[in-house]
Amino acid sequence: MIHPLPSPDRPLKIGTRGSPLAMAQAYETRDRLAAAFDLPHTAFDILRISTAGDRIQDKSLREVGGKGLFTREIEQALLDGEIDIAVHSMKDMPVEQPVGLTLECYLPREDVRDAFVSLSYPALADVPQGATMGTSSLRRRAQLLVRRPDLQVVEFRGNVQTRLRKLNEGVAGATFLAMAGLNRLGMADVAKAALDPEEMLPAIAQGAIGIERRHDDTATAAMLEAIHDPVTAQRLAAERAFLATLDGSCETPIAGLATLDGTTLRLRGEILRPDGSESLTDDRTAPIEDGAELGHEMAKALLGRAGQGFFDWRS
Ligand SMILES: NCc1[nH]cc(CCC(=O)O)c1CC(=O)O
Repeated sequence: MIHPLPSPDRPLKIGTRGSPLAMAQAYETRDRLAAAFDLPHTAFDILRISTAGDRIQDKSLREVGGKGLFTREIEQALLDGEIDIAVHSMKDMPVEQPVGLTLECYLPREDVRDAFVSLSYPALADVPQGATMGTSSLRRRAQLLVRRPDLQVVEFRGNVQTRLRKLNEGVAGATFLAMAGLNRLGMADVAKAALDPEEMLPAIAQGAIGIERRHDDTATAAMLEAIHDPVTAQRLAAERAFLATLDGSCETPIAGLATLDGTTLRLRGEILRPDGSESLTDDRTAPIEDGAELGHEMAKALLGRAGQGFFDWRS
């Protein structure tokens, strides 16, 4: 028995960013906890926390730089006891958490694919030579240019609603968004097509929601166990180990996806030059319990193949 369960008098405080997608993720977390413990929604409070990444809208994310742009203020609120759990898109999470916090609860993963979103074209194959695509993602930009060096890519920031408005204004002919985000917002119909991972390998942890807590908060830890999805955790262990080993050594566009077939994990990984002039990929399997080792080994192999020169663009 978990003591004390949250109640309308002592609600569990859930912290999240204020974007519509972040709120949808917080509601999903609340609903799963409420169902697991047969609690009313009033036993939970959702607090919106503004992050540096939300406030700075006039610069590209690369210019602002720094890890944890979308998480630092939320993690501080957790450490300060202003909230009890923080709900995050795992795609935006640094590979390490601050001392005192634990991130080991994952909800079942959503669709991992990227969506092709356009008002003009039914699919990427229909986009004419030289057309302009909008994305703020270094990964999507590089992956696009590998396949379609003829395309122009312009910076496209903001939430889903902002990006759709920009398409409407003709700033770009198409953009790319995570299917997971569109599904969670009930906006899957704006996707003209979902791109197969072979066509555009997703970002590390795309489609996964993670729930962070204070390390010493054992009552909350016990509650979170009830909504944790071990398969998502096993897949993310491989993907995040891949990212962790690469990230220490380079600032290059990275993609990766682990899938589970029985007890075998399959990891696909990719690193690219930002201009799309080169892409290196790998594809390996390992027993489910060796996910972290698989990610680590793949990263080392790709770094070895990339060799001198691959990361020269940085300076
Ligand atoms: N970088 C922003 C971000 N972080 C998570 C998602 C989508 C939801 C997810 O992948 O879980 C998005 C937007 C997007 O890429 O379209």
